[in-house]
Amino acid sequence: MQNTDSILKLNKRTVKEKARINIAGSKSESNRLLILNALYLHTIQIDNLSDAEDTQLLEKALKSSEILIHIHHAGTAMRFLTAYYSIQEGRETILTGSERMKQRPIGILVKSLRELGADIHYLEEEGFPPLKIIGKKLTKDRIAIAANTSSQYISALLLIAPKLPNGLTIELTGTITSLPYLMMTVEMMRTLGIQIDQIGNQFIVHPFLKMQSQKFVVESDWSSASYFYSLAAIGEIHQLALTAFKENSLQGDSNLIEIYRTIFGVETKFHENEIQLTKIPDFPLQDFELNLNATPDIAQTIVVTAAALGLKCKLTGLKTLKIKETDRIQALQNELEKFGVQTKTTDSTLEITSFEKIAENPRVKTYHDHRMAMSFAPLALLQDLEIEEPEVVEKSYPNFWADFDSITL
Ligand SMILES: O=C(O)C1=C[C@@H](OP(=O)(O)O)[C@@H](O)[C@H](O)C1
Ligand SMILES: C=C(OP(=O)(O)O)C(=O)O
Repeated sequence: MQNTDSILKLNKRTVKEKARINIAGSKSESNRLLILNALYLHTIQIDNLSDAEDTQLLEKALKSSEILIHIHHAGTAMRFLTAYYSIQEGRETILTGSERMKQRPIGILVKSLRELGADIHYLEEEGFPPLKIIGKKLTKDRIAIAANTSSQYISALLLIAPKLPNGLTIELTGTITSLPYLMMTVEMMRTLGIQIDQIGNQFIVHPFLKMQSQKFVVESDWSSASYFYSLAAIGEIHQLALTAFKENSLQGDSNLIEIYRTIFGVETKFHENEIQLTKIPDFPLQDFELNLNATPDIAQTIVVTAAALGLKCKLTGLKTLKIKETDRIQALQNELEKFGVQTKTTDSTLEITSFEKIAENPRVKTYHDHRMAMSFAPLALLQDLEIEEPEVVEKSYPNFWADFDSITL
């Protein structure tokens, strides 16, 4: 593997029959714990914290007493901190991010926080970062919020809710997107002792002033694991062990187990806290249709696996992909075309329609999106390729290329 001028050349390779990788802690679980620790005076001892750059940026922001906080590309951190700074009484914060962050909408969250009494101003474009936030005591205890754009807005409100004097009832309106992330927030808060009742589409968070000191072990990151499921599906892996995972995961992306078994013939077996992936020999592959509304972060992995195996597929429920690190629907279409894979897209769907001649040594653009780099890497099992700006992986998985190297030959 060679890295020159931020272009990584991946020569065609095979995957080892047997390998083991320790995947770092979940970015999503870690980010929730960091916010809760800041709200509850560091009573949670966090085990297996994510090493993602996004988590480090959030940790640094929470330690800083500066007015200007730059959160770069970290979307979850941007949304969680908007709610967090809104209740830091008397503190003024300017919260900004990368050029892309300034295009990622935050209006729904800001509107809800303002309805609760928060003092938030847009410094450039209405509805988008950067924000000026003047922390206040928020005394209202009821809010209705549109749940169809990003679950991060709702998680942000849930996380601060037990610190509001009267708690908070959050009513979700419209179709709920990325539901498992929302439930992850609720379940983690309950585990830590916070009472949250659910009645239909309402979450009632009770006030909770002081937390007992306790330990929380973060499960490893299932979205990061997805790239190895893809390698296992494309290559002939006989035993790939990944740690440390649980059968009852809080992460919706653990649905990979079901998706990769039923569609791509990759079997997952648990051995204590380790999963072992095996490719089922002669598995009958078929074209497929799949709704990924609950698990947007594994969409790129799944499309690329399907493309590598020559499967036509229709992925639906992808509306949120357009407002992530890049417009992921467009990015996938552009880059798949270089591999001869033709797609048809709408605002919320992507369909692989045909396979044509593959360009030689295609160069994959990554659009500042870690998941573009990691999802296309397994195509090196089929042909030589190049990845532009491979360092983007640091956003969620800094050790990705070393791990990828360690299981391929
Ligand atoms: O709450 C979280 O940790 C996340 C929620 C999801 O975002 P949306 O709810 O915006 O889809 C997901 O894509 C993101 O990577 C992490
Ligand atoms: C969408 C993602 O992250 P965020 O929204 O936190 O930037 C991601 O990690 O794929």
